[in-house]
Amino acid sequence: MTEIYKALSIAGTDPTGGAGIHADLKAFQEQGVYGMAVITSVVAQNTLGVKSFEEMSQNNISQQIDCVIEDIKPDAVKTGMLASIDIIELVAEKLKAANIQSYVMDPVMVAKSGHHLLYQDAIDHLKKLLIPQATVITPNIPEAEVIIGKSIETLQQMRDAAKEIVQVYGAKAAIVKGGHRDGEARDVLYFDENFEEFVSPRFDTKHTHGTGCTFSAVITAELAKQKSIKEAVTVGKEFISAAIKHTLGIGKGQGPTNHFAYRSMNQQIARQPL
Ligand SMILES: Nc1ncnc2c1ncn2[C@@H]1O[C@H](COP(=O)(O)OP(=O)(O)OP(=O)(O)O)[C@@H](O)[C@H]1O
Ligand SMILES: Cc1ncc(CO)c(N)n1
Repeated sequence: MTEIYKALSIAGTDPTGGAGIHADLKAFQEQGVYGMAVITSVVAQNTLGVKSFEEMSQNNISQQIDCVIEDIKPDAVKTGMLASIDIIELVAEKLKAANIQSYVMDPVMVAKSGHHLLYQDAIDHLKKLLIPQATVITPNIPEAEVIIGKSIETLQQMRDAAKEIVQVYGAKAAIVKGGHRDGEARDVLYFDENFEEFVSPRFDTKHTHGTGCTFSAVITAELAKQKSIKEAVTVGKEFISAAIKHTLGIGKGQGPTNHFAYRSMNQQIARQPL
């Protein structure tokens, strides 16, 4: 029998399905991994922005995580929106106790629309309790700036930030994403004392809602499948590039990416005569 690989996302919701836990589950499914989800916050949002959010209770989140871990142990876990100090403390404790093989931390702070998804007072807890447990952390440039407390403008500063997040803050690997810069979309990975860069052309589209969630979810799925960090990030980059390039063009604002694109692309290649 083929092995069933399992991934868990601990994150907030997006009822329009482009970001958060909905995007994560779709990405897990696309990558052939059994997807599970623990909801930290219910967010009223769409492609136009975030209206409001409500956190689930500590007790409920704790029991959701226990329900998963006691029953179906994930091969990899990702965290997205965690919102508050209490939730971060709870998740950090549960992750440590569960002794998860691979943990991908997407340090979600602010939605593309500008709405804060993490209370400002929780940043130190994110740094102290979760970054040291991360197999891979996937900050965008504004998030990396908050973590290291320095501004990042150049490629060299992206490299320095990735290295600092590993060496000073204790993640095993860090990938600083270049989505928020101009020009080519270049992401910088620091791992095992080496840099790797992942590049795609910048696609001229406003439909980038949930790119970071999807990218980190694909990395999580690939790590669950026992791929190396470099292989997982390579697939994550190919997946998100295809998903942005072949936009669905739906939604009145910044629309979602196309989660089908990567699989369709590979199936087309597979159908080519040898
Ligand atoms: N217009 C674009 N064209 C090509 N690649 C892009 C574009 N925008 C972002 N990317 C890529 O998408 C991935 C996600 O990066 P991004 O910086 O957008 O994440 P994010 O800001 O955390 O996303 P979100 O908060 O909306 O989930 C990275 O690999 C980045 O290089
Ligand atoms: C729930 C959630 N997580 C992450 C993002 C990323 O911006 C979002 N928009 N919503």
